[in-house]
Amino acid sequence: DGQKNEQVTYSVGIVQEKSKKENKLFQYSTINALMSGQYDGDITLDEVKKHGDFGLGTLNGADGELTEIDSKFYRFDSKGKMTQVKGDLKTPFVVTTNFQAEKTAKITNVANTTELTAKLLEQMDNKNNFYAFKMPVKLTYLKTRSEPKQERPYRLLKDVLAEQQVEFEYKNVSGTFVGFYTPNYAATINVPGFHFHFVSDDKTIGGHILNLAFDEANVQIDPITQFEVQLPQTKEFAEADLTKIQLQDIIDVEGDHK
Ligand SMILES: C[C@H](O)[C@](C)(O)C(=O)O
Ligand SMILES: [Zn+2]
Repeated sequence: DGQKNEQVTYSVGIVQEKSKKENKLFQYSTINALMSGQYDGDITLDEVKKHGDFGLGTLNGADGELTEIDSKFYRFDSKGKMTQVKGDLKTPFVVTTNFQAEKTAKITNVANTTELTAKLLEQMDNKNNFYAFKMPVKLTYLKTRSEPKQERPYRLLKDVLAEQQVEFEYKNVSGTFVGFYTPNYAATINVPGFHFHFVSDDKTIGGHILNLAFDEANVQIDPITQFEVQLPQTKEFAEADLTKIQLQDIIDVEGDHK
């Protein structure tokens, strides 16, 4: 009958509502506590990664510089060695978020961190939000620091770093830049302004960024509108006087002053 045999197919697409990330920064302890010498936390990295896949901090005893990328944790130690560390290690201070870029911006001709922070600020619509920045980048110059594991009785972080900070300089290193921004109103809770760490693609170079330079990169920008602080439930934290830390001390510890 010449009836055309039409093949009709229906495809049922289940529209997966893009899970709106919680948009939260989780941190354990506060920068004032860390600055005061609270170097032993009671949270493991396995617990931290339940709260985020992208972050930075240190390990118990202030044993090196910690960076988290894709829920993997890397320690860059005072000998300049980078290792991926296991989730049963504990941390006295860490920040993490489930990174989700809201936008990406091209940044060019950066000669130092001062120029970088100025360019990042241009991209930030609300400087009273927190922010996370993720930037695959080929650095033409990188200066980082780390510090050795501390022994009790613990000293103030500013004294530890003044005497024991180890600095490293590199040229032409490709890797992932991990950055956070904290508004100044939260300066006793987290590092006010910018805090940058780095992990090279070959996982051999990294640490706390003191200075850098690069020609061009695309920075992914994640504005964060909630933050959660988990307070250590250690005896030392309970007995600590966290009011003595000066803002200038934190600025001095976190920046490059050479
Ligand atoms: C102590 C360490 O350098 C840390 C947490 O990365 C920082 O305070 O910058
Ligand atoms: Zn740091």
